[in-house]
Amino acid sequence: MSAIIEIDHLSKRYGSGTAALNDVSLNIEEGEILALLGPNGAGKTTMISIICGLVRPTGGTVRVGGHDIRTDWRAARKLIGLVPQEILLEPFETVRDCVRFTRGLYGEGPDEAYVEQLLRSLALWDKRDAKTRELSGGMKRRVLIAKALSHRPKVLFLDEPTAGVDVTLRREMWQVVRELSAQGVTVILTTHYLEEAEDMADRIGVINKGELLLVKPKAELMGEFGKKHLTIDLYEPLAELPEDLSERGLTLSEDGLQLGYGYDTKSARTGIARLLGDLTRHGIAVRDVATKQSNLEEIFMSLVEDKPEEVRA
Ligand SMILES: Nc1ncnc2c1ncn2[C@@H]1O[C@H](COP(=O)(O)OP(=O)(O)OP(=O)(O)O)[C@@H](O)[C@H]1O
Repeated sequence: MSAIIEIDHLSKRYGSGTAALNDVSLNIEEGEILALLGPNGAGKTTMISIICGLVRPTGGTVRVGGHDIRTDWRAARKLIGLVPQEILLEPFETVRDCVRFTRGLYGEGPDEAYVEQLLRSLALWDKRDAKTRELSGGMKRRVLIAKALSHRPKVLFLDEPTAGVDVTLRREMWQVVRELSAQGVTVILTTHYLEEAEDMADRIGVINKGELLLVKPKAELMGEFGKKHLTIDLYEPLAELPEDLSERGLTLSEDGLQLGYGYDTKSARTGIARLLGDLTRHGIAVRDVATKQSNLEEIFMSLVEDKPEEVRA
């Protein structure tokens, strides 16, 4: 894979004095789905807006497909499609005209075959002659995607694509994004729904207070920061834990029927085998065991709440 977007020491200080981005460097690989996570005001939209040429950076450079977004902005912008968070459509325009018009704005000539293919792939072909005001919320979001793809960009930005939409529609959107990715489009999305990033992203970037805390492949992030918790159900209640077991960090529930043990997924030795052996040695009969891995939401909270210098990549 090669980088389609190269962000180098990017900073943005707004006129108000707010430092929205602080020395962010990041390469986005061709064909990947990158999810940008961060609390409100973290700097996600600022970063996307700079790449899309809507906001001027105060420091650093961005190249899209090798084109500098400031000195070679026309070529850079041609490679980019942006689906904004807000649904802004001309209510009396038809779906097909909407897409044709946006294509024209990018200086592309008519291509009815491509517009048809696009509308079909987004399940909008049946609605091609409907006015946008007649569409459901989900269809309107898909029209926004069709508009953003009308000039065949290689990179698609989705700014909170499923904010405030119901679960069914959210899953439908995820499917659309996966299909785009399968077609080779690089997708960068911001989201507040961690399950969205967990489900879809190849890599996850965490931004907080204008700083990029880390960018990692999802599996690596889950493995590295994830903690596992082992729960052991017992046949008979235990009055108290044997001393050597409590020293190893084992806890006992109030009813004496459950043991708990937290361990780090990245440590070479989890100690579980020895723990189970020790239970047998103490004559403690195990009825069932279950493990739970911390999810992305827990990992994200620990990153954003922790001191950033400990986790910076
Ligand atoms: N045009 C602007 N002028 C001044 N400050 C701004 C402007 N746009 C954004 N900011 C500030 O920059 C910081 C980053 O905002 P940004 O919109 O990039 O965050 P975000 O991560 O996208 O947040 P959210 O998740 O709420 O959309 C915030 O403190 C915000 O108030």
